[in-house]
Amino acid sequence: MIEFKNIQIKFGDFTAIHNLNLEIKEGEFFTLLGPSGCGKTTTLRSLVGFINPTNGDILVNGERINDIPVERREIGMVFQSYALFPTMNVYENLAFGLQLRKYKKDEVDKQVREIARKVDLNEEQLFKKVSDLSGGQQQRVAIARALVIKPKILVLDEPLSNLDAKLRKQLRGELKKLQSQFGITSIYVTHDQEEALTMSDRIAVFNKGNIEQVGTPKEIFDHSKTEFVCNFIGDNNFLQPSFLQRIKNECNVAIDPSKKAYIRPGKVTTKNVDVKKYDVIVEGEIVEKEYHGISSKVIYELGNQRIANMEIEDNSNDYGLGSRKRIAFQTSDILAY
Ligand SMILES: Nc1ncnc2c1ncn2[C@@H]1O[C@H](COP(=O)(O)OP(=O)(O)OP(=O)(O)O)[C@@H](O)[C@H]1O
Repeated sequence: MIEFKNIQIKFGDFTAIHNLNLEIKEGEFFTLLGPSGCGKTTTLRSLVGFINPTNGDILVNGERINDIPVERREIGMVFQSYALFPTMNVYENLAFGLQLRKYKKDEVDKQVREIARKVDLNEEQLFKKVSDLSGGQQQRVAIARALVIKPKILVLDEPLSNLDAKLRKQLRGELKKLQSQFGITSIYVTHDQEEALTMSDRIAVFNKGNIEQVGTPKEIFDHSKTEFVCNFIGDNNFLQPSFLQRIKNECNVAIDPSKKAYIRPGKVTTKNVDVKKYDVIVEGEIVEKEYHGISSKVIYELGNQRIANMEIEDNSNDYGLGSRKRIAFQTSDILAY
């Protein structure tokens, strides 16, 4: 549905986007993920029409939109700062886009009430001034305002990053539900890998103006294509060359100790350690435990190698520092570069 073809974006001598090629499918929740300054917002702004690419084409349903002005691109937008009209009440904020499009008064009323219901804004909140609402409520209004005009595409630039952790998690779920209810093609910008993994159908991981990998959350996490992606997405154990050499000899596995290798804590286990299931089994000593509530992060020392894993706190997990346990993983879960 959306295609970026050979997109280059320069600001003076600085190239923010080098040569972007990306296809986003109809109805997808697609996330642009990467560290600060890697070009996510710039890419999004070029789709919306705030920035003109120096080179390349942006297509929506096969039609080149580079020269179409912002207001005719039919894109709903939600930003980190809610960008609502502070002196208007919620109702007026939601009605604004519809009035601009010359909807009749009773149609405006119907649409405003319908969208308010969908985003859980009640009658009382509808007639409050937006400045009297909490951050989470204001962001709900901003999302409703973007959706009420029934755009073809919804873009969201770090919409949850001003909210506290609990609200962010709650709104994440609500936003994802709304997106699938509406079936609207959505492009979401974030630097938060957990947000990207939990919400997206697919993710593009950006680094310094280039895309390093495009894939589903599972593909990106389990099969990170580059060392950058591997380190940016989630926790990791870096495996020392000497440790790789040791398991190559002791466990008789085919690995290349000269490569940079990592294993994710979630792929390391101490439960049901069985040679039929795991090709690497080594003994380690618990040197650190970090309690996370449902699970604990446990760090094992094996010579000069430390390996962390996550263990569910299910009462069987009562061994302390200094205990020795067998830990196991599969070489096929090692990410090597
Ligand atoms: N109008 C501009 N003029 C000059 N440089 C710009 C402009 N807009 C962005 N840049 C530069 O382009 C690069 C990419 O910026 P962009 O805002 O796209 O990053 P980002 O990945 O969205 O980061 P963040 O998460 O911090 O918003 C940065 O180095 C930024 O300084």
